[in-house]
Amino acid sequence: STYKIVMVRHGESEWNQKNLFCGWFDANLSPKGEEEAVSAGKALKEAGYTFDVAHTSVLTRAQKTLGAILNGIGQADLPVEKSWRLNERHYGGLTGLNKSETAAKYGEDQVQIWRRSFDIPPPPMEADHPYYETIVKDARYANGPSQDEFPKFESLKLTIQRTLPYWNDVIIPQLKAGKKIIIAAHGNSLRGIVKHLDNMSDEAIMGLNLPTGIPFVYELDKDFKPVVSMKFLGDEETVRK
Ligand SMILES: O=C1c2ccccc2C(=O)c2c1cc(NS(=O)(=O)c1ccccc1O)c(O)c2O
Repeated sequence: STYKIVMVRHGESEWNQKNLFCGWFDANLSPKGEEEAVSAGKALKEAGYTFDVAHTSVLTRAQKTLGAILNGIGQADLPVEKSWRLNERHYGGLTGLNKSETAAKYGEDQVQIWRRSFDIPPPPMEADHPYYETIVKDARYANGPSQDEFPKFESLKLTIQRTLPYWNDVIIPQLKAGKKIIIAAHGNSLRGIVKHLDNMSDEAIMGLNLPTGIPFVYELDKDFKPVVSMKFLGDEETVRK
């Protein structure tokens, strides 16, 4: 193939563990998530991968996953580019809620509507939200989005719409320049890239839940069309589950 690119969803976070909507809250990796990141590095080392540049979000859980991987393959000094465009979907006012709190506050029917929808957003994160200040005022957003573009919520559609410009304007030119790239990001931002590459329907991408901490490879032809889609790396046991 003309191009190869590796992508990986960050390991389990402390909020995933507690089944809380995390989104743009900067949760850390859980111990299990740390282990997943280390084994992702081992899998890439086993397969003999090295990179010229890495891309990740501005969120710690993805950055730490990437760090563990780069350490694992002996490339701790690799240049890393960080962007809010690779962030997880912003769950708005649901940020920090668990399953029962969400159902109690909005009702099971509304939860089922949200679960199944591509373009219906969650309620906005208003200024009185417990995590509003922590997130909106965080210095990690100094390079964007601007305060007036700062999302208060995102549907999956909106998430994909702000991730794809990064793929088209940053990743593609680097692939064209012959760079070997790894992207460590989040379930929904990676969904946006995968949906675009494999030209998947809205329903199909909503049915795709990428596993945490298992790297996957896309091999692309000269027109960036996949000749190999989502080839997972790792020992049989890990990949099989
Ligand atoms: O409520 C939502 C939801 C609301 C607004 C936008 C997107 C989603 C969404 O994507 C979603 C939801 C619930 C569940 N399952 S759950 O109802 O068991 C659930 C609720 C709350 C926290 C974690 C849980 O696992 C999912 O698996 C989802 O993918």
